[in-house]
Amino acid sequence: MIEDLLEAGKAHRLSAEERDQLLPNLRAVGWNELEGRDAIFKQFHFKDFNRAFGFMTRVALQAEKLDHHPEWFNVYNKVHITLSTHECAGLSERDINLASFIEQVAVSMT
Ligand SMILES: C[C@H](O)[C@H](O)[C@H]1CNC2=NC(N)=NC(=O)C2=N1
Repeated sequence: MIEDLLEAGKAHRLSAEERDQLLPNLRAVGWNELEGRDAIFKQFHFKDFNRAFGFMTRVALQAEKLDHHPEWFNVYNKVHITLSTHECAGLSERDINLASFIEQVAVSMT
């Protein structure tokens, strides 16, 4: 149906079942759900600013490719990241995918 086609490109907020399935792996590596906002958060620590900024650069390029962008904060070797989908005002599969990519990059930078 046309409605399904129009829906296909849109982000939807994850259902309780989808969360049960998708979040445990991310929780296990330090991602947590925020209180008071439907988003996930993690703090990263690197050896120095160079590593932190290299990490951010790689994430930024992928974010552009995915057209899905992190909210983040950096001081020297620390990077705090919040992921949420503005389009659906909450967590969507896009956040899960970006978090998984971020984990791969972080592992390669530490
Ligand atoms: C116009 C553009 O596609 C949208 O604004 C994209 C850009 N990046 C985005 N990033 C995030 N985190 N959520 C969005 O809904 C979003 N939407």
